[in-house]
Amino acid sequence: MYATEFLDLPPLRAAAGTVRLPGSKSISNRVLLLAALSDGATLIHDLLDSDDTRVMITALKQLGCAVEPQGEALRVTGLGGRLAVREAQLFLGNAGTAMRPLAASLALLAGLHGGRFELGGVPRMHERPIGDLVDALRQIGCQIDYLGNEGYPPLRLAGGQPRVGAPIRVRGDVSSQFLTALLLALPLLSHQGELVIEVEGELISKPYVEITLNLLRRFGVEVARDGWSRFTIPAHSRYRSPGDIHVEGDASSASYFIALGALAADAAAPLRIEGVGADSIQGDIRFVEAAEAMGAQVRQGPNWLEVWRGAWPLKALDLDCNHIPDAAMTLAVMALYASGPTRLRNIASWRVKETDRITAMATELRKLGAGVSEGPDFIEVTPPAAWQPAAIRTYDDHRIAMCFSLAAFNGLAGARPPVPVRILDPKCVAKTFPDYFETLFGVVTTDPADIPVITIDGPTASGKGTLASGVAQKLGYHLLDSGALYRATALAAQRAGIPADDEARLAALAAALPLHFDEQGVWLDGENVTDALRREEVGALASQISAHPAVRCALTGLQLAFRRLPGLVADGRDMGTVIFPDAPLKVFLTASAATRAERRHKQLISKGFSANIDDLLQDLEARDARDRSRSTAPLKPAEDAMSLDNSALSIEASVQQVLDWWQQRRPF
Ligand SMILES: O=C(O)C1=C[C@@H](OP(=O)(O)O)[C@@H](O)[C@H](O)C1
Ligand SMILES: C=C(OP(=O)(O)O)C(=O)O
Repeated sequence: MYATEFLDLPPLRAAAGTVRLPGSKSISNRVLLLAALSDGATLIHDLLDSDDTRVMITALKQLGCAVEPQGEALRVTGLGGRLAVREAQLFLGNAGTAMRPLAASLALLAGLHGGRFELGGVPRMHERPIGDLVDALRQIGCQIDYLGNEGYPPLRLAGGQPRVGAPIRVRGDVSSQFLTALLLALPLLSHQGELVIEVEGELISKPYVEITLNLLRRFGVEVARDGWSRFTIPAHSRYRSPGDIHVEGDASSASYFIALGALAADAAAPLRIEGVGADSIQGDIRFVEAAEAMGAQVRQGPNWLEVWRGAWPLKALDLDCNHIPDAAMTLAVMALYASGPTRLRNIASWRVKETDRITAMATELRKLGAGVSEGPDFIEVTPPAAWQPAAIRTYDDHRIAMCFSLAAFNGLAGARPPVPVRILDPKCVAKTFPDYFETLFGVVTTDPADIPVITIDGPTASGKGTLASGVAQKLGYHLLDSGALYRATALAAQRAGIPADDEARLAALAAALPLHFDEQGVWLDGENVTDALRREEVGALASQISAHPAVRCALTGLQLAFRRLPGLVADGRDMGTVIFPDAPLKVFLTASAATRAERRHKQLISKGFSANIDDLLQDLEARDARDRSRSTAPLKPAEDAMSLDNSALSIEASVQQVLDWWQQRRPF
């Protein structure tokens, strides 16, 4: 997950490959709750692991439900419609699929068995309506108090005497989750008799109610329905665990990749999406039809899709999106690539979701240069005449972050030059798709020249590594410690007994180095050599062998391959001069020899090595001289490098200086 302040997407050009979708949020949270209400254990496979499911799982555990991993699956031992814990304060983040169904279930359980529960979430959750559900539950005798504003969480559910009686009326025109919550919870009361729910007002987001009915059936509850206005739960309905249950991939999450295929995949190599397809029980699968109407070509199997570009530019669309409220946001961004204005209608519910999505989409689309008009329940998007680079605010709304990533393909729509897109607070995708950006980067390509590189060159012990990794972390960029490549070559040479002057053999060794980098460090032939590479004699040998042109040449391809999305910070000695001469920001880092000797001394002592500061200083000076004077890639600042002397700077201050320079070069 990118936990950075922002994530800059360089202009993107093409998409190909396979995406495996995370589990459906709507199915995951329903299945978790149904499993908890059932008798016995349910083994849930392919459950979504994200903020929304975590708050649900944590809540169920607080309620005394055993939820534990079993192999790849999650095993939930149900409470069988009873209460194991009678008091709890539950934090439900911003998960509507946790708040609404838990409120209904716990209101009933608190009334039937005696209990007191408080349900709250993030500040935005306390602005998302729940009054219609509370009104419905009060009709049957549940006791519910608002702890903040009337009509909104947080709620207290305590006592009451739920009774089956007249049909329960619930409004359906603000959120379908109120009806879903009642359907999921009311079987708890069905020992008293049949329950009837009547929906008032036009029910929105109907396909989500179909998911609810489908899963209730899987858990043994058959709800009879009369159109979309009357639902009957038979007397003596009981939740019966199906034993094992599989969660299909999330169809709303699929929308970003369906759109991606429509924008940037070729018929010869379509974008393949695995986890949902023609057999999906999620209404958002019908996003496929909307994408097709805009020009996407789609082939589908039971649980996969293959998508590629058909019409280009995309065809403008005028669509009632009530049945696909979440995926429709993706259409608003596809609209940037259309031949004319696209109008998405009947989406009033956007205003009461993670943020006011109509206002937020309009505001952010305009930043890119689009013409946007909006009303209480529609948005109309006219593609930009001139694309603008933009920093997209995401309002803690996962879908805004995800759908706006698709704006980075503006080069395909003729933006000259193509503009980068900045996504602010990218970690908000954790609500439903924590690895969204990693997944995206796995299937998109661009011109390597468009992938930003920051080079940090400088003499030994100047703090390049620390600075580079600090900058990379702030930007979410990859890191190339090119010195490690030379050190690894040196270590491998030492082990293979290749002399330091055998240029040809050293070059052959370097070219085939079985090297691998990950969070744990550097791996050589399956062995973690991170510490071994820091040894003084390895460093000294690296300095010698790195003077051989053939060795440097052998490692060039390896270094260039580090230039991957979303960007790279490369530290070394010739990063700005030789390897990445087109880097948009080059830093030449220095510190006085005395400062560097002191740092190296401290470093060695702290690792338990003995060291003499005068010897270190002499070694450093000798190494500087050798690095500066060698004929291949001598250590010198690139002409366009910014020079930074960090002798008197803290690490944070150096990192900030580089970020400030970077920011000056960004168009945002
Ligand atoms: O029941 C569900 O799982 C959902 C219903 C929809 O909400 P509304 O009914 O409020 O439109 C949808 O937007 C939400 O992401 C999930
Ligand atoms: C509206 C959404 O979420 P929630 O389940 O919290 O309503 C959403 O995921 O787009």
